[in-house]
Amino acid sequence: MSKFLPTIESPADIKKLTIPQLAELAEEIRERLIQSVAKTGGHIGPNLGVVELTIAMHYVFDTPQDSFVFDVSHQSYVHKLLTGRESRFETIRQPDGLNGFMLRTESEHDSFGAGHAGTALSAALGMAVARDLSGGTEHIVALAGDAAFTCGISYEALNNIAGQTKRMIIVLNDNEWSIDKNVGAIASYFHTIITHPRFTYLHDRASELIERIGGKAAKHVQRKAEESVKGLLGPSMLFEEFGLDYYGPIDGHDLPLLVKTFQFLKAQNKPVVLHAITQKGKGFQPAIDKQKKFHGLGPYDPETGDTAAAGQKTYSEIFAETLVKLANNDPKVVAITAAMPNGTALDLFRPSHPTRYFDVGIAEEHAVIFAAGMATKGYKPFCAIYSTFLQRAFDPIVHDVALQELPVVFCMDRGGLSGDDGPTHHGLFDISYLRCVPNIVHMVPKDEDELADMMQTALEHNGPSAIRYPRGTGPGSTVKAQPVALTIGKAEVIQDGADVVIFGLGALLPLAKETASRLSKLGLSVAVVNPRFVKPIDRACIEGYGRKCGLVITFEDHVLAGGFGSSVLEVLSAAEINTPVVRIGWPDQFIEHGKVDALRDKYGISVDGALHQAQPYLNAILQERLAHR
Ligand SMILES: Cc1ncc(C[n+]2csc(CCOP(=O)(O)OP(=O)(O)O)c2C)c(N)n1
Ligand SMILES: CC(=O)[C@@H](O)[C@H](O)COP(=O)(O)O
Ligand SMILES: [Mg+2]
Repeated sequence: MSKFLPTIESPADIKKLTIPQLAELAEEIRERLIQSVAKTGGHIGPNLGVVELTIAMHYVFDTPQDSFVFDVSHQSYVHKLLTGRESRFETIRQPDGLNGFMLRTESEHDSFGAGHAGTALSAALGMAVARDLSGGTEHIVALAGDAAFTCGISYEALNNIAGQTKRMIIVLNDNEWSIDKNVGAIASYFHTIITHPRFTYLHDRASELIERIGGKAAKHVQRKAEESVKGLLGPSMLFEEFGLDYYGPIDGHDLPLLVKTFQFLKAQNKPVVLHAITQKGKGFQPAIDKQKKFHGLGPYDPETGDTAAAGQKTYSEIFAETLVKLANNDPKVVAITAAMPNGTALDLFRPSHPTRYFDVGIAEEHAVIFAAGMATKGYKPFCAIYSTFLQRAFDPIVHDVALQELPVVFCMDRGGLSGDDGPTHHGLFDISYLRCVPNIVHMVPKDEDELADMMQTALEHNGPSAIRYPRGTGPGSTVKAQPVALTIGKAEVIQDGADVVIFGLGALLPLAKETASRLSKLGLSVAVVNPRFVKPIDRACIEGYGRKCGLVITFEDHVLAGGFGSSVLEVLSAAEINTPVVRIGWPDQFIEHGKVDALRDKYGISVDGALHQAQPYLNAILQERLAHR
């Protein structure tokens, strides 16, 4: 039974505890995280790694007066437990519950929302400079993981910090893991620091030195100790070159040391970086043993870490297996991921073609331009980046790939509502942001077999292409042994009809079929079309049915603004066809986190939703059509 956690209604309550009591609080938090996230699912590994860091930060600083900015903020569960949301913690990532990331609208202690990586340093610097301009005295503390430093934006911020503010604290939470093992030169650099004998010695000295500074140190000792702590500074440190004072590395689970260090850093009049070494999943052996799996997952057994057996193959797995086939037959096929080998399933591709697999880190913009470079040398890069994360690379898509008509294939996983991660992760904009770009073929498969065929189509197409497919599993179609390329720009007529035509894009084709079935029971003749191509769209098909039918209905797992339905409207308008169009898709707002089916029903992306919107037109069609039969 927790003794301290229930008493924490705000960070002020933390400050009433002694250091030993803080250590007890840490254990209580760990147990609560393991038990609660076992039920809700979530980012248990990252949060177990920042328990002491977050407690020490809240013990020394004062939010909301001081501002904490967490990079990605998937590791903000401890922060939420300590800032008045302990009683609601079991609702995290649940419908109408706490968001799994920081959210300004959720708490005054959440100074900056996130979900995408690499933003913390820039946001924190903005806050620091604004504070300085306003004559403020509050502290700005950015907590960023080691993989956040594989993201270019972090360096754009670092390039500006020392020249723009005197007071900002960066906590580098280094657990040597991204979702997968961290990658690149920066990961090696951090590893060198952590394992260097000089720093291991200094790391031990740090405890003693900080103890003297923050403990019973007399003034004269403090100055000597401060000089000694300066000894922690590595003159060749990357951060030093950016004009920041680097401290560490220190044990990110040593509460007394963390408290003393933050008290010391709080008094510095220079931007500082504290390099804290932590263990992702600390306190829960399954999470330590399987770092990738427990970075973020669904419900699990809190004792054993066991999770439900994997069932039907996901779209991601079909993608990866198909890419292996393509690569087996074509030595120019290469695979690129931006720190998401697990989520995109490219970790299934890697063993088969290790020299043609590239994890570039959290660097989507770079990934796209890197792919463009490879394409100029005759390679066929398949860039597997979630629809939402690909938003980062819009200009490289336009400027480096489409303009040069380079044969890069964008495999946009999580195309559609993402579910529990919420608005930062829903892939609801890629049709809009790609449809306006010339030269790109944009495809959406109805099932797993069509995904494979679309990949073959992309492989054979000598130009840029994009394929969007949803998170999770599809209808379970059998995938042919060898995929077959489709005719670009040609839709698939599932069933013909003359009164109403329904276009069901991708995963929403079943809704289109069910809607057609309900309308047929009214005596209407209903056509169902699988569009396959958002671009080039099948104009002839749309114009033909637009002229023949009395109503057009479109379904898409995408926002309506600029989506597939908009494209259908444009085609009909250009052909001066005035047939009414009912578009079913997401409204012009950010969609909260929740279960996909429930959210679709809530927002009318359903058969009933379509029939409700179509109702005004059906009577006219029925009267007119049936009268002439
Ligand atoms: C732009 C972007 N790309 C990819 C991701 C997916 N992602 C979420 S957390 C994460 C790894 C973060 O590693 P790190 O910063 O070291 O934090 P840790 O999980 O180790 O605490 C990644 C790649 C993301 N959120 N944003
Ligand atoms: C925090 C983050 O961005 C990733 O961990 C993301 O939550 C993964 O999403 P999936 O669970 O859809 O792979
Ligand atoms: Mg990390």
